Amino acid sequence: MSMIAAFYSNKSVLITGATGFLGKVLMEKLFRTSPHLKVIYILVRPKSGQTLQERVFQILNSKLFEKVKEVCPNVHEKIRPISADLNQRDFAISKEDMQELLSCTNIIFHCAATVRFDAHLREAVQLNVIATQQLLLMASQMPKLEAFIHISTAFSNCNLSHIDEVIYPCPVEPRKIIDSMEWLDDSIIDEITPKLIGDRPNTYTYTKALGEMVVQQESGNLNVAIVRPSIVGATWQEPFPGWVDNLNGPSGLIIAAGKGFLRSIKATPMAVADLIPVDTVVNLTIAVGWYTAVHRPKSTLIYHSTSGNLNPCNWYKMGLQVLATIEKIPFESAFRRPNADFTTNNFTTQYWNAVSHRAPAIIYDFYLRLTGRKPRMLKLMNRLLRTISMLEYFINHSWEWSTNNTEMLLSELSPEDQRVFNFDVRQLNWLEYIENYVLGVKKYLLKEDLAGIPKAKQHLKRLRNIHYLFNTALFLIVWRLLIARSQMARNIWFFIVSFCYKFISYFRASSTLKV
Ligand SMILES: CCCCCCCCCCCCCCCCCCCCCCCC(=O)SCCNC(=O)CCNC(=O)[C@H](O)C(C)(C)COP(=O)(O)OP(=O)(O)OC[C@H]1O[C@@H](n2cnc3c(N)ncnc32)[C@H](O)[C@@H]1OP(=O)(O)O
Ligand SMILES: NC(=O)C1=CN([C@@H]2O[C@H](COP(=O)(O)OP(=O)(O)OC[C@H]3O[C@@H](n4cnc5c(N)ncnc54)[C@H](OP(=O)(O)O)[C@@H]3O)[C@@H](O)[C@H]2O)C=CC1
Repeated sequence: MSMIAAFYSNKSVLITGATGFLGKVLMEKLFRTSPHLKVIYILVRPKSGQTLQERVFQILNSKLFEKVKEVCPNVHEKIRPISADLNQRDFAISKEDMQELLSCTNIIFHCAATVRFDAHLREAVQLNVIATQQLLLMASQMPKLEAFIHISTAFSNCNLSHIDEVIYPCPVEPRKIIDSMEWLDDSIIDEITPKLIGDRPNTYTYTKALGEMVVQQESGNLNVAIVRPSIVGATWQEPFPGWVDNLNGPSGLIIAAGKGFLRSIKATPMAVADLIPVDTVVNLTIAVGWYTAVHRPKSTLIYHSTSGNLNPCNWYKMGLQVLATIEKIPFESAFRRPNADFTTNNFTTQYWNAVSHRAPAIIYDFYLRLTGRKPRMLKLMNRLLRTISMLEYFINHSWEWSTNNTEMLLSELSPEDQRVFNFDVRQLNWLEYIENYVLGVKKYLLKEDLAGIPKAKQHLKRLRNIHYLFNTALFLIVWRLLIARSQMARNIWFFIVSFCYKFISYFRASSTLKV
């Protein structure tokens, strides 16, 4: 019997960010392994014209939750959506709901965050710092609370190259930043943002670091732990391999490469691709919840959920496997034949951006215009290049994360718990994982049916023929222009033609002699 699963039976759990990528997998696993869990409160905001109930209904009816319904048929009764906006004071939670949360919650998993790299500092501070502070305040009024688990990121200290499982202070105290957000206007915030984030690449990593400081400074007597995942990818094993539902991290780029938009990307091929499957992060998080509540460590423990130091994979190996899988299982209606490569310096990156990204987009837009349609490819390509520029930092640096606490926790688990809540990344077979990831992107993100593979292959053959035709035509045009204008080109041309003629004559003569 799993001790961890038994621990969560009859517990009331509060999850923020439950509608997000990580939150959904966390909820799924909790229900599947602890069907006798009392209730999961989720703080949800109405979004895209959907009510809370509609949002929950959509999640429960997704493929991700199919297995849960078998072991926990009344799962819909155990999810209690609470209307909340983490950007509002007291999260805009009604008095009755707040009362229930304060009196019943046993465990909190705080996953909500803005993960956008281009978020305005005010917005990122609001959600990643102030909301964390408010949640801690709420937690301090919960008499039954046993553990508060905060999800941060392994990149919160990406300005360092070796990162231990400790909290590194930022130069300006979070309280000062929070106060300044109240009276500074947006233009001044824009001006000071680069100075505040310093050598971090964006407001996201900076505010996640501030969030950790808030957890350290304002957790009082609470039992708190922090989980720091690296780049969270599709599921490895559970509830089934390859599940993914958003474009963050590598998923968007896998699509861009598979559809033939992405032809080159600036990357350091041998740098560690520190990907971590979402189900591995979730298993660790659930185990951390149990350990923190049961063992009550004296200080706040930080757990790195990373792969690099135990089972490293580099970007080269990952890129090759992505391309190999796409060749086997192509995506539908590709723009060009998938064939991406890594560049290693700014000059070649700019060159390939012009030649392989923008030029084909301009040509395609020209074709769209000629056929009376609205041009759109250049706009799309520029957007992709902007996205790539924001991700580039993470594929051109390497980090070393120590994982002592995570390994300690693994050793504390019973063999049964190690099996049910497996977060031992050493067992991960990268090639198999990446293949399933690409397949998952095709099935769950692009919603493409595998029955369409022969048609997709046919389309790629057509693209290859167009490619050859286009290149031959281009070569002939350029050559014709050169011959018309340059004596040297004419001389080379006559030399090649006479050489070919002589070669053919010699070949003919020798074959006649043999006969
Ligand atoms: C030798 C062999 C070589 C072979 C090469 C083969 C290459 C194959 C690919 C290999 C993979 C390489 C992967 C590298 C991945 C590196 C990822 C690093 C991530 C570091 C994570 C840090 C960990 C964290 O803690 S954070 C969580 C992760 N957060 C994110 O990833 C957020 C990133 N996204 C953003 O910040 C924004 O979306 C932004 C700024 C990129 C774009 O904002 P904008 O307002 O312009 O647009 P959106 O409205 O958000 O979206 C517009 C448009 O773009 C699509 N899109 C969004 N995100 C991505 C994405 N990551 N990749 C691609 N496309 C994306 C989005 O869907 C929209 O499309 P529409 O069609 O317009 O709807
Ligand atoms: N994905 C990754 O690669 C990594 C993620 N992490 C961390 O993991 C955690 C989860 O990330 P992930 O699941 O990928 O992110 P998502 O963007 O998928 O999910 C974010 C969640 O936060 C919720 N949220 C955002 N703003 C508000 C608000 N104002 N009020 C209520 N809820 C809000 C979203 O709700 P809604 O659905 O309404 O938008 C959503 O449920 C984050 O803390 C992130 O920093 C760490 C490392 C890597």
